[in-house]
Amino acid sequence: MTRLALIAHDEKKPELIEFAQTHRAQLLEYELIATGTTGKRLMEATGLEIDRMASGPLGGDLMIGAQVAEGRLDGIVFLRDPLTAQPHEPDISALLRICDVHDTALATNLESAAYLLEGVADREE
Ligand SMILES: O=C(CO)COP(=O)(O)O
Repeated sequence: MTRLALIAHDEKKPELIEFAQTHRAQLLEYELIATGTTGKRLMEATGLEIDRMASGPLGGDLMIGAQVAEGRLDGIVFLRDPLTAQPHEPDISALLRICDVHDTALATNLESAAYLLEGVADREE
């Protein structure tokens, strides 16, 4: 089963919610995980079932990174806020790095997120 992680910083949560609403039918087919607040907001807005990790600043990025290291994730959509400093920047860097270590698909903006979902769908055919 395809497993995806969805993460967004606060300024980007509305964009991720809209993205998830647009692609809801496809996302329904997948196992989804998310950082804490992102997952809560997404579930409320879309009704998708999402396994929530800790909030990002409390270690959620690292929990998702651990799943990347275990080979348990097929892709991550991570809408970062490029204009606001985050107190847990080292955790964010660690997540991005571990995706590259394990060649795990990582989309950090909406355009690439759309490609990621297309790619996941193509692989399933
Ligand atoms: O900070 C985050 C990712 O770095 C996201 O965490 P939340 O989804 O808990 O807001």
